Amino acid sequence: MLEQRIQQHFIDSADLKYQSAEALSKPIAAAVQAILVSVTSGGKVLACGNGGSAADAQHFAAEFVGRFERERPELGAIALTTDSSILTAIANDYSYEQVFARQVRALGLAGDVLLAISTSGNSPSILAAVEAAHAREMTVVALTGRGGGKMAGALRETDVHVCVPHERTARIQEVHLLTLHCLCDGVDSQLLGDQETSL
Ligand SMILES: O=C(CO)[C@@H](O)[C@H](O)[C@H](O)[C@H](O)COP(=O)(O)O
Ligand SMILES: [Zn+2]
Repeated sequence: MLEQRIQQHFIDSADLKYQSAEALSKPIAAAVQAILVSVTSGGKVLACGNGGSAADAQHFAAEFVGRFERERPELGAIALTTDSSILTAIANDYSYEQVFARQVRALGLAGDVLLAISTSGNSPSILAAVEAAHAREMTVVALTGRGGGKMAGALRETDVHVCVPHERTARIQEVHLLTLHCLCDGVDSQLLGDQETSL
């Protein structure tokens, strides 16, 4: 019955979030530190992902450049998923695989962070972006699931891997969104202190 099916989604999502609280708090804290080091020394975050993860990249950039729950100075983030002219030109003239990598090489500076979001860890466009970020001496914060896929082998020791312990794309994405809010809150709390949220 449909209502039961819907309730099961809520239960499964909540279960995974409970499990992930313990499994992911350490890498998420490391990701906050990596992003803080970057933005407090004039760096920025370049974010990318496909499909639902493209929406996640944009969601993060909006809350970083705009604000999350508290008033604070603007912080630098660019979602590499938003300019349809750039995306179609690169996909048409080179290949879809290059859509983010070429933007990383164009915009990325040493000390910037690439926020690479892929539930499988296997999307060629995201793996190419990671390689481009390394070529620019950027730190990578990777959000994945399903054991991390090829991403696990593509990261450097100084990168951060937040790998959601689940196989299903939708469930992984639900934890990725929570992770992005933890990153925003973590950066705000380190910059402004631990006071209560105002919004
Ligand atoms: O949002 C969803 C499924 O929930 C889809 O749009 C999904 O993001 C797309 O199939 C992506 O292409 C999957 O790529 P990835 O997460 O494996 O890198
Ligand atoms: Zn989705």
